[in-house]
Amino acid sequence: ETLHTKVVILGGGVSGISAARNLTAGGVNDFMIIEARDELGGRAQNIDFADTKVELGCNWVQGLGTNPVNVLREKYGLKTAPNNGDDVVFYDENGLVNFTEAYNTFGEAYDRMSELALKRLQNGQVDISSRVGLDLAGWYPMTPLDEAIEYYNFDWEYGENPEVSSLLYGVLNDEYSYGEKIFGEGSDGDLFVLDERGFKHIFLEAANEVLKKNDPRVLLNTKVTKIAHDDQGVTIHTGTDTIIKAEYAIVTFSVGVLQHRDVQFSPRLPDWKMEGIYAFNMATYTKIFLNFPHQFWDDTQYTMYVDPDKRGYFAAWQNLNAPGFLPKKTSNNIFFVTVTQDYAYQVESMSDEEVKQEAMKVLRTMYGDDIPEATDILVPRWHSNPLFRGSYSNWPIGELDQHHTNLKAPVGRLYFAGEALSKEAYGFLQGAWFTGEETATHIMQCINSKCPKIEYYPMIYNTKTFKERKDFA
Ligand SMILES: Cc1cc2nc3c(=O)[nH]c(=O)nc-3n(C[C@H](O)[C@H](O)[C@H](O)COP(=O)(O)OP(=O)(O)OC[C@H]3O[C@@H](n4cnc5c(N)ncnc54)[C@H](O)[C@@H]3O)c2cc1C
Repeated sequence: ETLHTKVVILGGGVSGISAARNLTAGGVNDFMIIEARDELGGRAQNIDFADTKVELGCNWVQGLGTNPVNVLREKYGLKTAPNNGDDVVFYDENGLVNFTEAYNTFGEAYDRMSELALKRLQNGQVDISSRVGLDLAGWYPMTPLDEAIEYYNFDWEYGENPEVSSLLYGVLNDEYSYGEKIFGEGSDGDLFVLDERGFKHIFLEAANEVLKKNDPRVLLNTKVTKIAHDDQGVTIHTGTDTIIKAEYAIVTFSVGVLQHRDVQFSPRLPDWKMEGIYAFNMATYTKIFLNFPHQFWDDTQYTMYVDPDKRGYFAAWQNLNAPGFLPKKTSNNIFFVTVTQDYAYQVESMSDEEVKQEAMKVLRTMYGDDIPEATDILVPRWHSNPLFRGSYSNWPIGELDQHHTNLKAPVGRLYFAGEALSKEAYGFLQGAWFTGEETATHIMQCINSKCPKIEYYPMIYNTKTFKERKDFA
């Protein structure tokens, strides 16, 4: 079967939904959404766990005010609780740790680092890693506690450590969503989603505003395997007999999926585009959910484990029984921990039972041997999932502005969207939302008059060429 449409949206996550809404608003109703899963929402996914529902992916509205995600939250009455990052305790192998002084020292250094980054941007100075930025701001972790504090404030947000992360774009990313310039007064805050309908609810509702029930334009359970493209249009091959021919495509697959070559492009994407795709990072952020017969941990929202040797090892714990969250019960009390980068990959390669034993070992180190054994465990595996290949993107040191422009740029009739393509809000839901909107606008310009001028860099040069370097002349 061959289906014909004007615009085919590949992927039904937040950016795909946003693109569909924008096309509709612009009068382009001849579009289709192709999605491999059995529902829309992408990385906004929740699942049954221990008589409740937990969020496998996104969990916070990050940046409030006029952030479109916050606007949808208000519109559709999503249940949330205020997030308080300072509501935290630290434990090491000897129990509770006094962390206040080091925690405040880090906070002050972090503020200095942000100021320094903004100054560098104003001066037009090159990017440096966040590790260098922290060091210049007077922070160097000397103890396991320092490392745990740094992990809590940095890696747990960006999904990667300060060594690999860009200072300038990281600070811009933070300023954009929280800094009040863009989302207005009161934007500096996070809300933790605790809605049984899931975070996805607001995005599904947003989709329902432009889609009919069982809309034939939405093909679920349809995996794209190959995208053929030329100057006449695109042909989408799927895992089934269905082929879709369109004038334009919007590819919203994660940068991890593009890097992993899960989908074949024919002809292959040009080198400048590949350079843009590979220069970006897809981080993995794995939440390990554990259920217990009773709560033995603190009432604080967060608990950090300070491992004596391994930075970030089963470190960041979250309490779903925190005041204003879920009520304490006799059967379901959820404590969950996040691992990132190498520990996330390691956990993905272990069985659930092995992960549970590791987690229990850490918990016994923190709370002693008398704590009960977890009755249930849930381990999402974002990195090995061929539909995601990670959790969200992070701007690495070495990625230039031009690389990112290339990552975003269309190739002929193939347009791209998705969180990673947002220079300002990469990693966040709002990044996905904005890029879907923007890409749809560009395609409508093509349909209605003339395509916008494409900005991309066939070659990206050093500020100083080899010719100028005497040693290589
Ligand atoms: C664990 C985790 C925690 C996060 N926490 C937060 C948070 O608290 N706050 C926040 O703002 N953001 C958070 N994020 C990031 C946020 O979820 C993403 O930025 C956003 O959902 C990305 O939307 P997208 O449309 O760009 O991509 P996606 O949601 O990945 O959409 C792409 C779609 O393409 C589909 N697809 C992939 N391959 C194929 C194929 N071959 N054929 C057909 N379909 C395919 C996928 O199934 C998916 O539905 C988190 C993400 C994760 C995973």
